[in-house]
Formats: sequence, C-alpha cells, structure tokens
Amino acid sequence: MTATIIDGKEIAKKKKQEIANEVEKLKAEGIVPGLAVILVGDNQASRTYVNSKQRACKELGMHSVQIEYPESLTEEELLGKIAELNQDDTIHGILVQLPLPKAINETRVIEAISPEKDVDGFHPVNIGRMITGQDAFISCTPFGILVMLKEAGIEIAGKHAVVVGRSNIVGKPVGQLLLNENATVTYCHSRTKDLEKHTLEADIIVAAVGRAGFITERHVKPGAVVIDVGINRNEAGKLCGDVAFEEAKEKAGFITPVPGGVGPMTITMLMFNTLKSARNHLNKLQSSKS
Ligand SMILES: NC(=O)C1=CN([C@@H]2O[C@H](COP(=O)(O)OP(=O)(O)OC[C@H]3O[C@@H](n4cnc5c(N)ncnc54)[C@H](OP(=O)(O)O)[C@@H]3O)[C@@H](O)[C@H]2O)C=CC1
Ligand SMILES: Nc1nc(=O)c2c([nH]1)NC[C@@H]1CN(c3ccc(C(=O)N[C@@H](CCC(=O)O)C(=O)O)cc3)C=[N+]21
Repeated sequence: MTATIIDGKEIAKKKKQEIANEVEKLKAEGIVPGLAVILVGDNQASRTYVNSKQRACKELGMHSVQIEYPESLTEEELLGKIAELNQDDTIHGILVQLPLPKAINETRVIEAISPEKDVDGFHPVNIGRMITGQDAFISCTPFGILVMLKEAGIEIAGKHAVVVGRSNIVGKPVGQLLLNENATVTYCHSRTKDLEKHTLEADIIVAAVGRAGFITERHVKPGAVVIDVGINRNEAGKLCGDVAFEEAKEKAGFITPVPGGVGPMTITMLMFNTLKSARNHLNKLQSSKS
C-alpha cells in the first residue's frame, strides 16, 4: 500500500484564503492585523523562516514589522523592546524567533510577552489555558498539525497517538492537543526504551525529534498516519524530515512530506493567531465604548 500524502501546502493555501477574507472584514472595521517579528543574531535558517512569515503577512494584507538585532543584544534591551510592543496598538502579535543567543534567557523573554499578543502560544498562560481546554493561542505547529488531520478527514478520538519528542514548543503541546481531541497519547523521548515497541502501536505517529530519517518503515504500523515535523538538512544539504519518507510511505496510510507538510501550516496558523488577536482587540475596543 502506498500512503495518501497530506499536502500541507495545499491546505495552507485554502486556510490562507479564508484568513485573507477575514482580514478584509476587519479592515473594513478599521483594524489592520499587525505582527512584529524579532530576530536576534544571524542564523540563516531563522532568517529564512522570518522572511516567509513576513511574506505571508503581506500576502494576506496584514501589517508586519521585522526587528533585527545583532547577536550581542542584551536581555534588558530585548525586554525593553517587548515592553514597547506590548503597548503598541498597531501590533497584535509578537513573535521572538527561537533559538535566542545563549546569553539571553528564553523563559524570561517568553514570559515578558503579553499573553494577549503571544501568537506563538508559548507563554505559560496560553499553554495552561490550552491544557485546561479554555480559549487560548495554540502554538502554531501543533495547531497546524491538528488542522491538517481534520482536513485530511482523519478521526482522532479513540486513536492511539505516539508523539516522538517532548519539547515545549512542539512535542508537549501537540500531545496535549491530541488528548483534548480524545486520543490516547504516549510521549517518547531520548530516554524511552524500545521506541519501536511504542510507535508500532500507534494509529498516529508525530515525529518531532530533529534527526533526519530517524523514523523508518520499521517504526510504522501498516495504515498508520505519519506526521513529520522535522526540518533537517541531510549530508547533501537537502531539506528533509525526521521520517525516512520513501520507505515509510509504503507502509503508512497517510503521511506528510518535508518540505510542503507541517512547515507551511505552521506559518498559516501564525497568521490565524494574529488575526484572532486583532479581532479580540477590536471586540475589546467596542465593548469599552458601549
Ligand atoms: N515544521 C515546523 O513548523 C517546525 C519544525 N521543527 C523541527 O522539528 C524538529 C523538532 O524540534 P524541537 O521539538 O524544537 O526539537 P528539540 O531538540 O527541542 O526536541 C527534540 C526531542 O526529540 C527527542 N529525542 C532526541 N533523540 C531521541 C531519540 N533517539 N529517541 C527518541 N527521542 C529523541 C528529545 O528527547 P529529550 O527530551 O529526552 O532530550 C526531545 O524531546 C526539529 O527538526 C525542528 O527543526 C520545529 C518547530 C517547527
Ligand atoms: N518563536 C518561534 N516560533 C516558531 O514557530 C519557530 C521558531 N521560533 N523557531 C524555529 C521554528 C521552525 N519553524 C518553521 C516554520 C516554517 C517552516 C517551513 O515553512 N518550512 C518549509 C520549507 C522551508 C525551507 O525551504 O527552508 C516546508 O517545510 O515546506 C519550517 C520551520 C518555526 N519555528
């Protein structure tokens, strides 16, 4: 059997069109959704992502500002800029591109962003609200994965999902979201014994490890859904995921490619969250008037 490929690029395109329509409506009410992206240092991969975020804003008619700092930026300077953006009414979303230089404490920086403008969904307030099932900004990659599964018509309730990776920005939140959707969730990580034993039981595998081709055909139960979050470069410099795509696709029922899978969805959900934040802002203005 060859798996159905879940085309993230195509789903992203459809979602972006819906977002662009909503942006037009908000503009008619006098609000242009605005995103500020902060990039510290000169990491080429980070620069590529930040540029595609800017491009998406433009495409969808949103306002965007890109703020770049040298590697030598101090934590105090960065916190000062965030405080300023928290007060700026033209900015509804603030994203600080990770990773940050070692001298800057990421936790402090994330916690300095107003939860109302935390469109990355990394602030503990949003993580906590997401886990308890309240309205929240949901981190873009996990959110994008959920939307892809739904668009592909994949049932989540009652399924066994195995998440490989437990980072705060991908693994942990994606498992929680799947749990909210009534999946039975197992987390695997570098201390997991006999990874294969777990993944072979999975109806849905989410690979967020950061190692090229780490999940092979041997890890996949026939017909399983395989979601590849990894963005790696192989020895030849080619972009590839955490899944050995060619072999895994012969066993899986559904599979996401890299590029063209989770990545484009991440950016789309960032746009969705920025739009949502702008709408929240407008609602607040309107209710304070009445
Ligand atoms: N497409 C997209 O939009 C995005 C893609 N990414 C990509 O996703 C990948 C993961 O990112 P991120 O979560 O930030 O990475 P991290 O490096 O923060 O986390 C990697 C996780 O993989 C686990 N791990 C490492 N080795 C093994 C192993 N041998 N067996 C089982 N688990 C293992 C680690 O376990 P432990 O906790 O025990 O160390 C850790 O939990 C990267 O390739 C990244 O580039 C990231 C964000 C967005
Ligand atoms: N504060 C913060 N928020 C993030 O959301 C964040 C971050 N920091 N740091 C880095 C990771 C990584 N990430 C990606 C986004 C899009 C693609 C993407 O669009 N990838 C394309 C290919 C891009 C290429 O060609 O390099 C694809 O998979 O098709 C990939 C990775 C967001 N991240």
